[in-house]
Amino acid sequence: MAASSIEETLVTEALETSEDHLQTSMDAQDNTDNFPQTNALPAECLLEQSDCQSTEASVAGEKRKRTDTDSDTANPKPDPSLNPLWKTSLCSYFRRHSGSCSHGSTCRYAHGEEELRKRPDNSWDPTSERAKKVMKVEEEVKEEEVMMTEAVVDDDDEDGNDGRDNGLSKCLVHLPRKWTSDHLRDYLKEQGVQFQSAKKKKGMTVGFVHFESTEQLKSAVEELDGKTIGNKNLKVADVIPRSFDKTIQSSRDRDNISKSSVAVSLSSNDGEDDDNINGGNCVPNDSVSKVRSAREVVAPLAHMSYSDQLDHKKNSLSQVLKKLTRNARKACPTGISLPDWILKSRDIGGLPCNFEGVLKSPIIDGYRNKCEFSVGYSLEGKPTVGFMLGNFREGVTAVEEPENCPNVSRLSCKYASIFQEFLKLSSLPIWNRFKNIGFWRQLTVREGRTPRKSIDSDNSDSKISEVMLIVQVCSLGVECELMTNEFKRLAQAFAEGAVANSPSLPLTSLVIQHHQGISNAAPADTPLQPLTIPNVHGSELEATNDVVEPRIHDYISNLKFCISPTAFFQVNTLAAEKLYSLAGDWAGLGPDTLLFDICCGTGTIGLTLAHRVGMVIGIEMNASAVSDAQRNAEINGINNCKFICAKAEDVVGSLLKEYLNVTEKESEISSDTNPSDGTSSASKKSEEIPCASEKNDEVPATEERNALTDGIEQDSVVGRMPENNANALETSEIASQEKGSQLNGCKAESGTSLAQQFKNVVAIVDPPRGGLHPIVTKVLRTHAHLRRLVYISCNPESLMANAIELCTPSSEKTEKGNKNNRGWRNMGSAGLARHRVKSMPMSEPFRPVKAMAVDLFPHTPHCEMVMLLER
Ligand SMILES: C[S@@+](CC[C@H](N)C(=O)[O-])C[C@H]1O[C@@H](n2cnc3c(N)ncnc32)[C@H](O)[C@@H]1O
Repeated sequence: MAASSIEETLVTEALETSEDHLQTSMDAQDNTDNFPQTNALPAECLLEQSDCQSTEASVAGEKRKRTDTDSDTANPKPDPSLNPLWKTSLCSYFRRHSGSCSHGSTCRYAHGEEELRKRPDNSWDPTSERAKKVMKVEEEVKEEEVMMTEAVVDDDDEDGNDGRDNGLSKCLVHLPRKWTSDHLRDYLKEQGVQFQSAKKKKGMTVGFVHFESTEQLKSAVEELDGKTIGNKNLKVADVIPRSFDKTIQSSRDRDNISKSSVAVSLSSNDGEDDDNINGGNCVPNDSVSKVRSAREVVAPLAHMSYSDQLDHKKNSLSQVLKKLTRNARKACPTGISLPDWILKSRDIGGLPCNFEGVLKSPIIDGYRNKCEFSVGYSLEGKPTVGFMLGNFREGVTAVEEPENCPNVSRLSCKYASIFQEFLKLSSLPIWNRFKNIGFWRQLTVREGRTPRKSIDSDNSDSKISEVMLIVQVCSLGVECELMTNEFKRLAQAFAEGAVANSPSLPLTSLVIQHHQGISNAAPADTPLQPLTIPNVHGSELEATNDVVEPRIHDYISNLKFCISPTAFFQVNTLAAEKLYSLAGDWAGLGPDTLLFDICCGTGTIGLTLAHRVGMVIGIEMNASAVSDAQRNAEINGINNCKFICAKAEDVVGSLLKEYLNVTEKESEISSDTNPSDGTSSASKKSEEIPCASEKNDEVPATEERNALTDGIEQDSVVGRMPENNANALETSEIASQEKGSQLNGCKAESGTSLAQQFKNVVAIVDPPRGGLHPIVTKVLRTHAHLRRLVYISCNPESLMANAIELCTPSSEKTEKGNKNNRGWRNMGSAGLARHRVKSMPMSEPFRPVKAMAVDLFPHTPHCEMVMLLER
C-alpha cells in the first residue's frame, strides 16, 4: 500500500506530541502503562490538544519546563477546558510528587479523583478509583447473569420433575468448577442444608438446588448466602420460571423444557432476596434487563462512534505495546546492555517502536463474511438461532437472534431466521449444552462477494454473490432414515426461504457437519456431508450443488479465492486486503525475495504478494486450506508459490535450514565478488555469533521438544504438541521430501540456483490467536539469515509475548527448560515469554521497527496488529 494512502486513513498521528506528559514517568517504568494515551483523542480534537500541550515543553528524562505562551495575546488560545479530554486523565506527575504539579490549575490532567471528568466514550481513566469501582460492579453484574436455558438436570434426574415450582428452586453461584452434583449434595449436607435435589455440572461455576418447602428454601439461603468456598463467596440467586408456548415443541423438547429453568442471580441486595424468598417464584422484570443483549456481546463497541472506537483501540494497543518494552527490559540478562530500541523507547512514551495508528475498515456494518450462529433457547424459552449471551461455564446459555448486531449482514440474519423457523417443526431436538444431547447445534453462514472497485457501505449485502451454509449436528444414535428426511426438509426450507426473498438470496452450497464433541468448536477434519439444494419452483438459485467439493469464492486484490467449508478466511475481506498490502509494503519485497508465509491458510498473503517476490513458500496445517491455496494459485495463474501442509513447528526448521543454508553458501561465494552485498555481511555476522546450534534448526527430538514447550498448556493453540511426536516427524519428513522436489523443480531456466535468485529471505507470520508455537519462535530467532520478519496478529497479547522472545538479547549461558517446573501454569503470557527467553540459544535478537493496526473488526475491541521486526 502506498504510504500516502495509509496516512490518509490513519486515525491519529499525534503519538509524539501526546506522550510529552510522560517525560517524568519514564523513570518509573511501572507507571508508564497506566498513563492514558492522549492519542486516544478523537481526530477533530487533535489540533486543540496540541495547542493545549504547547504550554508544556518536555524532554524525556528531564524536568518538565513551561514555555509561557499564555502571554501570547495576539493569538489567544481556545479555552482548553472546552477540550473533550480536559481533565479526563489523572496527572501522573501530580500523583508521584505528592500532589504537586508546576502547571497548577492549568494542567490539562486531573489533579486527583475530584477533578477527574468522564471521557467522551463515557469511561473513566482506567487507573482511577472510579474506573476500578465500575469494573468491580461490572464484574459482579456479569457474575450475576446466570441464564441457563437448557435442562438443568443430570442424566440420573429422570424423576419426573414436570410441574416443579421454580419458586422453590435456587441457583448457587461461585461454586468450584470441578464440582459435580455429588460434590454439591455432599456440601449441602455438610452445611446441614435440607433440599429435594441438587444439580451441578463439572466445568460450570453454577449449581441448581430445588427445595421441598419455602421454609427449607429460606433457611438454606440464610445458611449459604455469602459462605466462603475456596476464595469465593457463594451467592444464592433466583430461578426464573419459563414462560413460553410449549405447544410448539416436539415431545422430546417439551420434556427438556419442562425441566429446565432460566436462572438469573440477583444482586445481594437483601430486600430483593427477601422478597423472592417470601414471595415465591417471581423475579422482577428488570432483573432480566440486566442481562446483556446479543449486540452487547458480539458488538460491545457499537454504542460508540466509529472514530471513538478506533481511538479506543489505538489506546489499548499502545498499552500492550508498552508491555513489550517493559518485559523485554525485565528479561534482558544481567551483564548484557539494553538494546537500543529499549533505550529509545523513553523518547516515545515507552513504546517499543513507532506505533503508526489504526487503519480503518473500508466497511463498518455487515462486514462479517462468516457468522457462527448457536442453536439454543432464548430467555423466553423459544428455540433460537443466534448468539449466546455469555459463557456456558458461568451458566449462560441463552441465545438471542442476531438482528441487532451491526457486524452481521442482513443476509446472514435472514438465513438464521429461516433455520429458526425450520427448527420449530423439526422432529429432532435442539442441542442441550447441559446434558450434551440433542441434534441441531449450529449454523455457519459463509459469504463470498463479487470483485469490486468500491463498496457501497450502505448496501454491502448486494455484493454477496455466493453463500455456503454449514449446519452442525450431533447424529449420535439418530436413525438414519429420520435424519435423511430431516436433511431433505432442511434443504427444501433453505431453498424456499432463499427464493422467498426479493431479490432471492444467493445459496451456493449446503453442508452438514457431523460433530459429537461437547463444545461446538469442531476440529477441521470433522466429517462433512454436502446436501443437494433442491430447485424450488421459480427458483433462480445458482447452487453449485458440488457434492464432492463444496466451496465458495471471494476476491482479494483482484485475485479469486476458493474457500472450502473449514478453511480460515479473514472475516472482513476488504479490510484484509489493506492488511496484506501493508504487510507486503513492510516486508521489503523484490524479485530476489524468498517469502515464507507461515500459517498461510488459503494462501491469501503469499498469493496477493506473489507478483512482488521471486518465490513464496506457504506453511499451513489445515489440509483443505492447503488444497484451496494450491487451487487458488492455479486459478489465478500464479506459479511461484509452494504450499506445504504441516504444522509449522514440525517443518519450519528444516525448511529454513535447507533454503537459508543454500543461500548462505551461495552468498558467501557472491560476497567474494561483491563485498558490499548485504547478504554477505549477514553471513559474516552469523559466523561471528555462535548462533543456534545446528541441532536447533532441526525438528527437535522428543526431550528437547518437551523442554521447549515447558510452560505451555497442552491444549492451547500456541503450545499444542503434535498428538504424536513420531507422526510429527513423519509429517515433517514428508514435507521435506516434497520440499526437496519443489526445490529441484524451482531451478531457474537459466540454470541459476534458488540461492542465487533469493538474496532476501523474509517471513510473514500470521498465527492463530494463541501466537506462534515456541519452536517456531525459536527457529525464526536463531536463523541468523532471516533479517526481516513481519508479524501479523489478531491477538496483540500473543504478538507481545512472541516479540519478547524474538527481541530480547539472549544470555551467554542458556538455561535448560525444566520439565518438572509447573510454576508456568500461573504465569501470564508475558511472564511465560520472559521465562522462555532464558532458554533461548545465543542469537542475534530482532528489534521492533514499527507497528500498525488494521481494523478488521468494527464494533468489537479486536484489531489485527502488524509489527515489523528486523535485525
Ligand atoms: C489467523 S489464520 C491466518 C491465515 C491466513 N494467513 C489468512 O490471512 O487467511 C491462522 C492459520 O494458521 C493455521 N494454523 C494454526 N496452527 C498452525 C500450525 N501449528 N502450523 C501451521 N498452521 C497453523 C490455521 O489453520 C489458520 O489457517
